[in-house]
Amino acid sequence: MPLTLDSPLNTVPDLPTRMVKALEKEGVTTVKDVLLWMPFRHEDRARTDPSGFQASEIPVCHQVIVTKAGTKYFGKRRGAGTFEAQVEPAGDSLMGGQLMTLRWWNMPFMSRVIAEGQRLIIYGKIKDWKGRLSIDHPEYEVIEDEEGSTIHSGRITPVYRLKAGVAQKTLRTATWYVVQALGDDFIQDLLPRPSEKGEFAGWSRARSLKVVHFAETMEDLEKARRYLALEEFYSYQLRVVRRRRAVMESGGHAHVAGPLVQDFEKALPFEMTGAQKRSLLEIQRDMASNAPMNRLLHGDVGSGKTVVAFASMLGAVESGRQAALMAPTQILAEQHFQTARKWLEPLGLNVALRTGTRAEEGGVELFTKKMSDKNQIVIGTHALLHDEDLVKNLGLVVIDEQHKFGVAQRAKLIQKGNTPDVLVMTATPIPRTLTLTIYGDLDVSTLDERPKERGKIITKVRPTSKQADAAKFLREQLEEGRQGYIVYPLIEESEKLDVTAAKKGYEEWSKLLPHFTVGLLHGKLSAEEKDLVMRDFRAAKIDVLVSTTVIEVGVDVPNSTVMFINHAERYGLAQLHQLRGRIGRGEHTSYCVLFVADKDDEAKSRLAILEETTDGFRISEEDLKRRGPGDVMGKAQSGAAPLKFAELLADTRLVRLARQLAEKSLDADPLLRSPRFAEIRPFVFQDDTSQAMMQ
Ligand SMILES: Nc1ncnc2c1ncn2[C@@H]1O[C@H](COP(=O)(O)OP(=O)(O)OP(=O)(O)O)[C@@H](O)[C@H]1O
Repeated sequence: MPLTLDSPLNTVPDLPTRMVKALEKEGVTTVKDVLLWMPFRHEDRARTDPSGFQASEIPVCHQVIVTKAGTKYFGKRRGAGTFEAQVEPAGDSLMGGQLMTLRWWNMPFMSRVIAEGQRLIIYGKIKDWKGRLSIDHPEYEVIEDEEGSTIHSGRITPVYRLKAGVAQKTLRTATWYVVQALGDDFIQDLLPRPSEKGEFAGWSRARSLKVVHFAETMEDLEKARRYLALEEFYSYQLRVVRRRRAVMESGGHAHVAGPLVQDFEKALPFEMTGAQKRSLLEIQRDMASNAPMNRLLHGDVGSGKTVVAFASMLGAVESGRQAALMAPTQILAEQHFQTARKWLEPLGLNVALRTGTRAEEGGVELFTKKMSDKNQIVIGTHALLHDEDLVKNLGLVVIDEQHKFGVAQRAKLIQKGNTPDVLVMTATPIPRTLTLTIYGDLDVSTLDERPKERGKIITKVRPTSKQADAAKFLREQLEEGRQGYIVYPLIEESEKLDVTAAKKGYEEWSKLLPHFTVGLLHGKLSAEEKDLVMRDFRAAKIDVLVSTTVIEVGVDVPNSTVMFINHAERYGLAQLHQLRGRIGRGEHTSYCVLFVADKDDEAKSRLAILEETTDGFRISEEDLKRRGPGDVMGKAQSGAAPLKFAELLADTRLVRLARQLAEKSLDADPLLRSPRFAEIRPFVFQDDTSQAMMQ
């Protein structure tokens, strides 16, 4: 019987029983378990030098025999000791008798792993010091039998991230025999068959899944990766194209902007930037059509998205419908509400706030439980979605999601039967490939121009021991009438500890700045308390705000010019960029100091990019390089398949190809009834308004 994905490992020809047992013990029991355990990198062990050991600029691979091994101690301070193994080439090397030293500094315990007489595969750069050859900390594997070693050397070799209990060699051996035994059609293709002339001619899912483990050439390896990446993008594109079609078919309303928008623009204390004007036009054009708008307003921190949002909302109001703005946090909802009152009430509009926690009575001035037609503009949090009365007459909803991705929320609104125009605002500077993947169902407007007359932001990474100097500097800024933020660290998984740190900081800073008012903001305060603190800060009754990261998103107080972030090493680059975006929003030069532990050189180098640039796109690219797409996607799309093969900075062309393929597939088979889609159908139709059609 041919091997299938579900075959147990003991049916894989030639795979030694002891390895089957070792894998079974760790829950790896079928062909599928092995095949889908992807290598995280490959080593080109074909680059071995048959003439023996020689100094090399790039890592090389050799099979060697250990002739001597032991721990050495250097100098007076004996330290942990260095483990050294002397090796000679294994097999029929032309250079018999040649010797080399492998060295593991401060790792005396290696004596338990490597011993005289053993056969090893080693991989690393060979150094030549006065004729003595050595490798420091080589990659190595101990080989028990000569025959098995052909799997592990002399070829491009996969390296797997291991779980406890599974050895690299065991897993690699299992994959090798699985790949040898599987036929060409053990798995169905998801992608349509590639054209004979195209890049992927001759490739299939089956072939790619085998080649990503064991490839003959680096080119093949890359081709297999790209094929599988295309497949991933294709799944996402089926989903976004399907969603887009569902929205388009659901029928919307035409909202035509009139004189209100002009009055609004005239009353603004500044002139809109070119990018703001262009984006507003794009939005207005969408809104004026009968098809529902589905647009993303994408702009770096402080690029002025809110103004564009308000101007767009007026279009819905002028057509006799309501417009809502949904913020990710209570603080932000309150802030938008204040701005809306300032800008929109003078135009005669009725503005209301709708959040989840404000008391029904007592806060009547700000809170309206039941929406009425009178409330033309409604600002709120997610609570908005539960308001049936509002949803009925909603012409436009703006979702200010910052770095939260509200796909499900959008779907929920649409499911309610009303198809409002939707504008999603985000400051997350994500690369084009990811935008197309996650937001592929949206049209995109980009605010790529910062408002003029903005002060620069100067950023410095400093050791915590320099805080006293920083305090002096802060005092000078406050004396000039500016304000500042001091952010207390994110303590993993414990909001309570965050609060304690911030409270302590608050007390310290109150003493350090006796002539100024210090405020405290954290997540444990009630909505009313938070609101009060923010209002006082906005009104400059508070000079310095000590805070946890609750201020991260969207807070806008242009007079603030200083931000200190404690334990900056605990944050991701993107999050620091968001935090820093709270300053540099007015005309004055602003200063951001990122404090890191005194000896934390790793953090210093990682954060250096923030000293160099305030361009969110560059920072996010750097972030992506360091963290990998899986991490970013995880945040972006909970419950979705992570992108394992895609390279987000490089694969834009693949996303476009995936888009075309998805459009074609959905033209031919709108409900994806063909068996090849069986596996991904639930993913494609998740949150889809047309789900009912599937039953
Ligand atoms: N064209 C402009 N000229 C001058 N100031 C502007 C302009 N547009 C907006 N602003 C002001 O700049 C500040 C930032 O704008 P806004 O809050 O809309 O930014 P944002 O894009 O939402 O940023 P973030 O994502 O950081 O919240 C606000 O104080 C706003 O009033």
